[in-house]
Amino acid sequence: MTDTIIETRGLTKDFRGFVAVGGIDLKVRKGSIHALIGPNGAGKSTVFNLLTRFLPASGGKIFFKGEEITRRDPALVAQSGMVRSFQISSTFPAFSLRDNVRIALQRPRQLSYHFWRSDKTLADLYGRADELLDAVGLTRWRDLRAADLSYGRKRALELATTLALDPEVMLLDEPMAGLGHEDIERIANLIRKVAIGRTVLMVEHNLKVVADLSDTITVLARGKILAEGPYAVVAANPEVRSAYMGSAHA
Ligand SMILES: Nc1ncnc2c1ncn2[C@@H]1O[C@H](COP(=O)(O)OP(=O)(O)OP(=O)(O)O)[C@@H](O)[C@H]1O
Repeated sequence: MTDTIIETRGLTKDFRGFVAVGGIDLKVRKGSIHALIGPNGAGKSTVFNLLTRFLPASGGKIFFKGEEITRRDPALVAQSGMVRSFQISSTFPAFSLRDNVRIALQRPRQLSYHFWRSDKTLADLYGRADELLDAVGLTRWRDLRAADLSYGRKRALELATTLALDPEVMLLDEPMAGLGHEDIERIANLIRKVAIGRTVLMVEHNLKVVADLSDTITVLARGKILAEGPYAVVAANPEVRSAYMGSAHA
């Protein structure tokens, strides 16, 4: 029990009678890379939205680090260490990479306005921003405007701005969407690296990436858990195979 960082019990979401998520019991182990997969419309994004409290649950409970967060304010969920990246772009195109990361670093401290006003603190923030840019391999481009980055490097920047919040759990929403072959490999390596000492829960359609990165995979279909376990186990499951048949992502 103690190594479970996220748990849902009977988590349910219906949209005017349409059950998008139908009573899911999910357990995410602390320190693991856990993937949520399934055909289109399976309910993956809805689960993410419920966990981060972007959407209110219709039923069931959500626990984070042993505390119930089913009705917690989304900003507080993020502050308590569960942060979502990707899909919602968190970068400012006209600002340099350094400034993008510096702004992200200031986010958790917005209440303590005076903290970052002094020059020294600003210098500290840039120092930390440089470390994070280095961690994601973007040092060479740190003075470039975010708008001028390639698509793959924008993803790396988004990882840096997410890491700026020092999350215990990173929720990655389709990190490989729209990326070419080389970028996929680069971002997969980055995810492996930044996952050290953290928990990663990701929704991802690229099954090769899922197979390479994940410790545990939960397969959703029509709002229910169809199978769960390491890749070899879920990939051999006949129900999983038939759920993917005819899917664009099979
Ligand atoms: N705001 C909403 N109002 C009504 N129906 C919704 C809403 N959001 C999602 N749904 C429906 O809930 C179901 C699950 O959607 P969801 O986006 O969670 O699936 P998904 O597994 O993330 O799919 P994809 O792989 O295509 O992103 C779909 O049938 C979708 O049409």
